[in-house]
Amino acid sequence: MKLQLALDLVDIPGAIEVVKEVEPFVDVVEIGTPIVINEGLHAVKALKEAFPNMTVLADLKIMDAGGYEVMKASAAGADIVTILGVAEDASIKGAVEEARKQGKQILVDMIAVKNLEERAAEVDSFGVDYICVHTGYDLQAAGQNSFEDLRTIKAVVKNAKTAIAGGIKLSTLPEVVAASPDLVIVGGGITGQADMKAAAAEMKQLIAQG
Ligand SMILES: O=C(CO)[C@H](O)[C@H](O)COP(=O)(O)O
Repeated sequence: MKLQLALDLVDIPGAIEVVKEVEPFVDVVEIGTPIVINEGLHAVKALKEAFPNMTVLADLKIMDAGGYEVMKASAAGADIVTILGVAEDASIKGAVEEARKQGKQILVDMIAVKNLEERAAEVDSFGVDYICVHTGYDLQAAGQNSFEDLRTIKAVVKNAKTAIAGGIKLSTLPEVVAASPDLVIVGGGITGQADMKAAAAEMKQLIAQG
């Protein structure tokens, strides 16, 4: 089980500062969608240059032109690129094909997917690397989480690794760990803490014990 740090509400220098602090405890660094919107793929390039040995995920949440956008993110240095589960099959297949050419990986974000069980099985058959259940900020605000959704996809996904994101905190991490995803994605649960290093270290330890 790996830990991914999601960086959403910072600029490029801020992102580099956070990663410097928690680097030993995280396996993947995510350049979140808000950073990509604000700064473009330069943010991915800057983080990869600053931390060449770190796995960098570009959270593009691709909806169309899968192959083209994966090509651009790969050129910027992304190791993993995200596409939405609600995208067309052709877009997801195109993303996977380009990722294979570039030696990169695809994570499918299942945010807003209604037929979760059926769609997870379908995208799994496209050869994607990760399938991620995700409660976005707007539903987190309404008190929702993806813990049950993780159990749902784990029952049907046969090839891809599974991941979970959305409002995970130290207090809720044990429940997540018990469900054994391959990748746990945490943003505010680390970046929103006064002592980010301590939060990341404790999360890493809980994950290692799980
Ligand atoms: O993709 C995202 C929002 O769309 C976030 O990166 C993801 O939800 C993780 O952040 P947090 O733990 O703060 O919810």
